[in-house]
Amino acid sequence: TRSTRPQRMLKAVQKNATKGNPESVISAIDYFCKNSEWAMNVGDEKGSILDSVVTEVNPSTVLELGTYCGYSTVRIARLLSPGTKLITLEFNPAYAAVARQIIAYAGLQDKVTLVEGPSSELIPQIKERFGITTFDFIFLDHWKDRYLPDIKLFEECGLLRKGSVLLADNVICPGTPEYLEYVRNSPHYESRYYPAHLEYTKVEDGLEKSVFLG
Ligand SMILES: O=C(NC/C=C/[C@H]1O[C@@H](Sc2ccncc2)[C@H](O)[C@@H]1O)c1cc([N+](=O)[O-])cc(O)c1O
Ligand SMILES: [Mg+2]
Repeated sequence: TRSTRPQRMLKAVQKNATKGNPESVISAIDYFCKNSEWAMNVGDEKGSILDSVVTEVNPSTVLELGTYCGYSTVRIARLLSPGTKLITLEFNPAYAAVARQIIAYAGLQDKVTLVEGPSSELIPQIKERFGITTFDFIFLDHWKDRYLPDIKLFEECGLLRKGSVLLADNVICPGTPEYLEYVRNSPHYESRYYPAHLEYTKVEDGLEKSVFLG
């Protein structure tokens, strides 16, 4: 049967990237998406903004919602201080299987814990399963209608502290209007929009950075 797009993306990484070199894995995926098949990775333009926010926060505890093929997982993990790990949640087992191989190809498997399942179920389990008290940095890139319920879940589960940074992809395209309205109007967040474009296109999109104020 025909391969899937994630499987073809993995093949492109294995063919064009250097094992253990995260930069080459990122470049190989971006090249594949620009020249072969578009895919919903955060991409190079928004990825550079992600890099700058991660570098600025220099987090000790990191959560990613929506692993997909692991592109942003690799972008984030390559910037983490030694000994720091990130947890990434993925619902689709086929995507998770490809992501594990791409993360391993980049040599970052020891910095990543990929957990399969829906964020709605996994978020309440995090404290107990992973010994985390609060997250310094959270990247939201999963189902767009889950951004708002999941940020409320973070609050309810006590997973945020004064200064926790949430960075959300696709706040314009496909769009997360309810989430944007919430973080921009809540007295508990200081929010800022980073304009960019939808990965590998000229369509407007951007990232919303929201700092929890307690
Ligand atoms: O739909 C998009 N992203 C949804 C991503 C969803 C990812 O997260 C889990 S769902 C999940 C994971 C964890 N917990 C609950 C659910 C899916 O299996 C997928 O791996 C999207 C779409 C476009 N686009 O242009 O159409 C552009 C983008 O940048 C996007 O991110
Ligand atoms: Mg996205």
